[in-house]
Amino acid sequence: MEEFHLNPLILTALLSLVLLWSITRISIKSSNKKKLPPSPPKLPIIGNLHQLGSSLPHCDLHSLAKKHGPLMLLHFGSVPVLIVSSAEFAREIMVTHDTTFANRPHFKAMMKMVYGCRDVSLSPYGEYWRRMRSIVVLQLLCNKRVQSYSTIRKEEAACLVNKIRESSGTTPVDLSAMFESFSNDVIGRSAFGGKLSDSENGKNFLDAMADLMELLGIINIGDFIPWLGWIGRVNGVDKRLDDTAKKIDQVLESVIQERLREKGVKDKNGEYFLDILLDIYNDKTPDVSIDRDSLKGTILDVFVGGTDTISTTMEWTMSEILRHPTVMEKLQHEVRGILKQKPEITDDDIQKMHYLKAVIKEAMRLHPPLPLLVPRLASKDVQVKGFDISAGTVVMINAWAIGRDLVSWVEPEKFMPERFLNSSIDFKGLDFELIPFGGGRRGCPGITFAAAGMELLLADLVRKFDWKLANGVEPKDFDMSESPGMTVHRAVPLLALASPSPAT
Ligand code: HEM
Repeated sequence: MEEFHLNPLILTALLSLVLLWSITRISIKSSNKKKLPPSPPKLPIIGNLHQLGSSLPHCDLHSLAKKHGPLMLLHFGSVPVLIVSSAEFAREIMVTHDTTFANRPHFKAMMKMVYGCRDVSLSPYGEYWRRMRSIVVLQLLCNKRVQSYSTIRKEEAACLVNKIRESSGTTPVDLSAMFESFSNDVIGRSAFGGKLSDSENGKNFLDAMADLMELLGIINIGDFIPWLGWIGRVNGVDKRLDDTAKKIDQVLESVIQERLREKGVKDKNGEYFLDILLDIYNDKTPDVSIDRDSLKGTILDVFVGGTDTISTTMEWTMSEILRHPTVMEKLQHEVRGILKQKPEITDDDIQKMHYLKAVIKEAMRLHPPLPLLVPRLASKDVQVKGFDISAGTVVMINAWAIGRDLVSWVEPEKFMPERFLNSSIDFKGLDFELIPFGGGRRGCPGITFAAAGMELLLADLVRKFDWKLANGVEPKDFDMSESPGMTVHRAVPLLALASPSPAT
């Protein structure tokens, strides 16, 4: 048989081709390989969930970010979760790639509680959300409307001051409980025109709201490891979700039906959130009207978004000034100097209180009520500063860590309202080192409403009373621990001694 001899030239050409093909394959492969953000090592099935062990996830994530950087990719079970811990990366999410990250993930508790996410805060980014958001921004929470509720704020602040007067002197007052009723009553009256604590129905609603806040703070394992979804049925969480959602719906339905009956007779003037929403619900114009679930979801948003957050901010602000007596003195000096003998505080007075505003900003820097804000979701694959992020990644922005970032703040652990006096930094969502209200197109629409109530109440409290920590506790020994949950309250109630100021 004739031997087969390959021409050396042809052999070299063939070998070169094979080599070129391999090199091209390798380079295509490596360009397909994604550049992911740094990740701590994870375990099979649970991913990084075991690293959130302390019950205060914002603290655990802050510690992890110190090791792995301000943009980290974690896995909660099978769900990729991007953790953002610097102002620079928060700006990337909320400005540079705002539309990509304008979606929200839909966890089981949210779907069950908030009418399948037909509200504003959880609805998917798109036309429906845009319509609902414009109702909230333009009709419920615009400046004019917020101003129109000033009597409610003043009356509720006066009511709290009276309660403190009754128990002041030697008996400590429970400011945590008082701030909770203040925010419930201001929101309740703005939403329905009456205090919820005055009726049986209202009290049921407040109880159910407390359950709802607790349930929203529980990590539901089935959201992250779908085949373990049955655990919710066994440990009773699913039943609690169903019962609470039913209770809230019953109250909202009965309030709506009563209002619809009254409206036929009295023709109310559309002053409160519910009346405004009912007018839109009754409007039969296509693309204007909203359905019943959207109406109820939006009312719920106002309560979930506005009650706990306002009372928590007040709790932390008073805690900080009680343990910093020089700040308290400086604040009282400013407020009393501006108000002198005036019987009432006006919006113009508040605008002159620069130190008061600085105190609230400083408290929100160190204690954002929602330390991880409200989660976002990547709608498509995107590159963030060279890192590849896949569609479907949940995004958590650690506002608590950002408020303590040495890159943005000098001596971040210190409570120093003075840092804001000659600074234009505000919490309106444009300065990413201070984002307790989030930012970008899904940023909080309730900032003006919240700030108006908190500023007025704080001014009233430091004007009318001199304050001390209860039970002889020294400022340096004062317990500032946090309790777990979606909104992070004080772990122990804030007790303080108030003595009426001789000047008022
Ligand atoms: C101290 C008080 C408050 C704090 C700290 C706060 C914080 C927040 C945060 C962090 C978000 C998510 C922002 C983002 O994703 O970038 C948010 C959204 C929202 N907040 Fe607030 N909030 C407060 C008061 C209020 C009030 C008083 C209302 C209504 C009366 C309200 C209604 C809403 C709504 C409807 C959204 C959803 C916006 C959307 O997804 O388009 N909030 N809030």
